[in-house]
Amino acid sequence: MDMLQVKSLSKIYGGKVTYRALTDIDFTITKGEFVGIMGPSGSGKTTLLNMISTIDSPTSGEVLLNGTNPHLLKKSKLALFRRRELGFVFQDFNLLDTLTLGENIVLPLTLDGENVHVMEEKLHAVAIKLGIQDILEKFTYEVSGGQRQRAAIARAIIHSPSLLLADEPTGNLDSKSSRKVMETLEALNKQDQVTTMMVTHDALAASYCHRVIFIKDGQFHNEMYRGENRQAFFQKIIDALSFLGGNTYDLSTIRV
Ligand SMILES: Nc1ncnc2c1ncn2[C@@H]1O[C@H](COP(=O)(O)OP(=O)(O)OP(=O)(O)O)[C@@H](O)[C@H]1O
Repeated sequence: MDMLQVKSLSKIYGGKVTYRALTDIDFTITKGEFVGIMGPSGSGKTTLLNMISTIDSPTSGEVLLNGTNPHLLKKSKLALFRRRELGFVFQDFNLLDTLTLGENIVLPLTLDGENVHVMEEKLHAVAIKLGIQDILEKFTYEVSGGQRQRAAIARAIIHSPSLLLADEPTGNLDSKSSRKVMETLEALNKQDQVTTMMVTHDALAASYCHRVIFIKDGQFHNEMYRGENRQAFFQKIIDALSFLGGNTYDLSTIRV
């Protein structure tokens, strides 16, 4: 079943000088898939993510999530749609420093007026999945970057969203924590069929995906499927990135 359909999506930024950031992007993500989006700096990855997460609107084309086009919803319904259907993981974690990790994780449920006992049960279950059950009382400054990101992932999935969107989730992590975070995302995808779309510059992170879509100059460039061997996929991704070009930053984050 198609969870996400992106149809002929284009974005032209307005202003004194207009800029065409995306041109006729088409792809679908099926339920349970784990898809990476890669491309040189400025190729339109964030723009694409912003259209799908409804942070920004496309100039033309459609985004359908489970058949619903969120861009056609009224403001109040859109806020609810975003809160219920989508989960977000960011490069800089976006956790609130004044709350404990546990309080951060249940925040989406608190906003939705969920019953306290249900919240506690869901928190317990998700914390075990993420291996952070012993640090729920701690504050963000008392834990490592990897632990913060795992708490952020817990917050992003506690309401069982249809689609988990991750924007450079390993961007602020060392290689050991990156691996752990990617193994966590992979396990969630495998065990709970959490449909995931991840934008990344990191070839190692991308090698955990089932499929990687490359975009260049705002257009679909090509896509590659992982198959059984992650290490071989990693090498193919590096080859594809060097073929695509872009600035040195794109290759500077490569880790083995
Ligand atoms: N609000 C905006 N107004 C005008 N142009 C923009 C705006 N946002 C992005 N752009 C331009 O659109 C293009 C695509 O930007 P985008 O941020 O989507 O690229 P990216 O692939 O995410 O880059 P990076 O990997 O460096 O984050 C870039 O040339 C950028 O300068």
